[in-house]
Amino acid sequence: FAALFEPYTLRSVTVPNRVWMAAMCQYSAEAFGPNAGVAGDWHFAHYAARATGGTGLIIQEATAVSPEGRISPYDLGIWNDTQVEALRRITGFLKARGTVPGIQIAHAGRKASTDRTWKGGAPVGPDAHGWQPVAPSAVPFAEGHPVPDELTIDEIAEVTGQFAAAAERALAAGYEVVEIHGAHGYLIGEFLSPHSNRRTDAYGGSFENRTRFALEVVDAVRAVWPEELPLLFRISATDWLEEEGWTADETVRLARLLQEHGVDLLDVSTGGLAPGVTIPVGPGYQVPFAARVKAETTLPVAAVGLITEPGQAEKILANGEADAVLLGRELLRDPFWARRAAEELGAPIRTPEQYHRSW
Ligand SMILES: CCCCN1C=C(C(N)=O)CCC1
Repeated sequence: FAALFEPYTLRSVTVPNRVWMAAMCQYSAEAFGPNAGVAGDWHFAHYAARATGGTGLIIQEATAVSPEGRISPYDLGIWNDTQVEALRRITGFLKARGTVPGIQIAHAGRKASTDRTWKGGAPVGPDAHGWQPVAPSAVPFAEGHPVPDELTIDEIAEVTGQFAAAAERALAAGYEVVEIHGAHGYLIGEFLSPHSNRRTDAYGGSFENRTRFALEVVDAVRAVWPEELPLLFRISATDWLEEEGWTADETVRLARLLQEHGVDLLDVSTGGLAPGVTIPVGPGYQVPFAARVKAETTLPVAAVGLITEPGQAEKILANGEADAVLLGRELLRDPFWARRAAEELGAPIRTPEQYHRSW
């Protein structure tokens, strides 16, 4: 027996195991023109490999709800029907392999319009297909980053609508799980944190006001996402800024509200809001935050962050610290991690029939 290879049911969806792929930006789409943000062969091969490798749920990389919501010009998007058409090829293959297809829908906020990480990740201007970022407040992410435009109340409502439209397109594209990106210092996280949110209207100041946008996005997505399909939320449990930023205490409070608003599981990461903070990075360094939410609320959680070994992953579940584990870079290094872990733990993985369903 291995907890890692027990199926997990969320609403009407049964994920075959607890080895899940975390959303990870690949910055590999075209940056401009009619194919901007459209998935290609590269994306198909990337996700197909991890499905064939036995991963139970794949959460596709941050897929932008609008062009200006991209992190880089090379991000995937789900703001038009051309993008939907191309994504159907990925979801069809994943389902045929018995892997649940998920998608992270995202808006980058003040961290938008930056270059690919392997090119340094610096802000890019119009000459490099960049654009003017937006945010809750006119506070730049860091030195050398542009001062973002402060969103008006009407513009906030417009972005909320873009998240709902993205969820409708995700359904049309064949996804069975949607994850709202509320982590890593992007737009939703920028509203949560008092470090980036200096607003004095109904969206800033108190905990209720700073969490208003996140909950409005959840409500708007839930209103269009089928009742029988799961909705996930990714959060940075802490900004690592002590009391000056978003804290683990606030994460526990928000987790309860997210569950009331129809979120089925919380994907618990950390950081990304401010540069130059000290993060105690190490094997499973974020697991304690997932464990705390699981211990203090009834919302299921997934743990992520330097989880690389089958025994390490099994222990997180056996200790009741999380309901599933998310692998990121480890799945870049080894697309077949799940099958290898099943061998190592002596657990059965999917049957041949489960790999060869009709498309
Ligand atoms: C604070 C962790 C940041 C890890 N990254 C997250 C990204 C994301 N889109 O959430 C993209 C760049 C790296």
